[in-house]
Amino acid sequence: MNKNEFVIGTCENYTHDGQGVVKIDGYPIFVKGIIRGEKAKIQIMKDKKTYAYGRVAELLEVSAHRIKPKCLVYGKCGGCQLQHMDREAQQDFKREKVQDVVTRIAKLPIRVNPVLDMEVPFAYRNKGQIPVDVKHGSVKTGFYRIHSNDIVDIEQCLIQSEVINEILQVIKKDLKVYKNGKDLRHLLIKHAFSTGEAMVVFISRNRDIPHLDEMIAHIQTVYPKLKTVIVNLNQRTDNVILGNCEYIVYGDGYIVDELQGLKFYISSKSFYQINPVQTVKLYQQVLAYADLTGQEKVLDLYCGVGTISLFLAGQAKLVTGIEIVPEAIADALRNVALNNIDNVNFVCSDAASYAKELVKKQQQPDVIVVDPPRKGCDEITLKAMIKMEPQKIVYVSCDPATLARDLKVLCENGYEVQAIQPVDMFPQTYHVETVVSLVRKNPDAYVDVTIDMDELDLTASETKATYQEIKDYIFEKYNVKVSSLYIAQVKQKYGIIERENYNKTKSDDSKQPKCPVDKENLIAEALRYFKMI
Ligand SMILES: C[S@@+](CC[C@H](N)C(=O)[O-])C[C@H]1O[C@@H](n2cnc3c(N)ncnc32)[C@H](O)[C@@H]1O
Repeated sequence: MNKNEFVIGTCENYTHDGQGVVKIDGYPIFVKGIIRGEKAKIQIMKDKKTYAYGRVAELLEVSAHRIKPKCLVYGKCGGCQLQHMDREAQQDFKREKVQDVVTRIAKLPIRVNPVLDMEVPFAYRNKGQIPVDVKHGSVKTGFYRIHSNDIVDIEQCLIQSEVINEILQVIKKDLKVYKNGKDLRHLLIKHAFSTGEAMVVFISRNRDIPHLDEMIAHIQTVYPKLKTVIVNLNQRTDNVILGNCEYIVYGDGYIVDELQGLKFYISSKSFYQINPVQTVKLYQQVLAYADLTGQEKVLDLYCGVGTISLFLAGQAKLVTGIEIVPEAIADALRNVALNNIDNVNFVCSDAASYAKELVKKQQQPDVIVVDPPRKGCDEITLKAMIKMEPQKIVYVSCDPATLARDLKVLCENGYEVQAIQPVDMFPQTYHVETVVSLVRKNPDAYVDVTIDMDELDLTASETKATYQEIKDYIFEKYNVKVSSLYIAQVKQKYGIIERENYNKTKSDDSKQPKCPVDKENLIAEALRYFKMI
């Protein structure tokens, strides 16, 4: 297949980032914006030998699930990927995405539940992290164009709260009037839906932002519930958005939100779920799967500002929340006091170190809830969880691939998955949140693996992923297939001893294909991810 060539094909399926897969004689072409069953004339944009990227030149058969995207910059801005699909097609895509990894990576013969949908799937984001570019009197605020650092200048984002859009427009206007935004990198705006309170963080290379007081006053006239304004100093040269140093220039540095009668302090750096309407459904599912009687000791690993811990507290004997970010733990501690709860502890610690310590002290929670970041639980945390033998584990995840990887480990070590519930926390995008209920099997029903304490102190060379796991990881993340031979070559390059048959050519003069540099980089990244190098 050649660049710019046109082919006609039908979309058979989707990649995990929502692109359609069209196969021509078994050769996959990844195409954005096409729906399963649709036939199209496709222009090849990039040919990669074993697969290609294409674009729809003309739709020849249109799906009944196709709708007109609401957003004017859909397709240019990288934020949403599924606005051309109706709700049913979006939910099918998300359920199948979770089902695929559950079957293929975790190898579990269980059917994933239908996705818990959102009734009004727009204006749901309570947090906007908006890049700013002020140059020669022009002010651009918006989102990065796909695969680039160019800002798509937009007036409003339809998945973002209207309050955030409104505040953003006021700031943008003032930046033009005062010509004062040259040092600004990002604006972070948080909006607590239930109380209406808003926080604005100016992320700047320079602490002094001229006319800041006038700008704050202007925002307040338009939005009186502006509660706090912070200047975050970020002089880093990488892509990390928030710097370490912050100056509260107005208010107390936090806002308060309420979920199901519980109040939560939120500061600029703390993690707080971005879709409060769906968060309530998510947490209710966690509660249902934890199935508490009031007698249980619960461990909530990766607890953020303690939201899940406080939800569980009413039905548990004792909840201990563990979180690595000190600001989030400070918020969590204030949240305990704010809600008059006396059966919750919070500890600022790495989840792995804390769990390992509990194993050493032979402490056994009855239920463990985990809600890790995208990379999932590390192996030390998983092994410590298994060693603690809780009766139930509730796993909350925003990345189905790492979730499936971790479920496989848990299910090979005494746990059984009872139910898998996806929740649509991110409508219009390819992301999906998932809650899984696991119970400890009867010890007679499985072969127990003995894990010594020494094993918890894993070194890099002891953690190993199989060839298939490496292939799956790269395919999940980049839609790229790599061969075992290429993986073997890269492992050898990094000094990981390799099996004979992959290392040696079959005869001296036979030629083996050499792993190309782009695939080598992906494999090396996967090896790093699995802590093999
Ligand atoms: C997906 S959030 C979940 C937070 C919370 N459960 C909620 O629903 O709001 C993951 C949290 O894990 C924290 N975290 C990341 N790495 C960690 C680690 N190694 N140990 C403990 N917490 C960690 C992050 O700071 C973040 O607050």
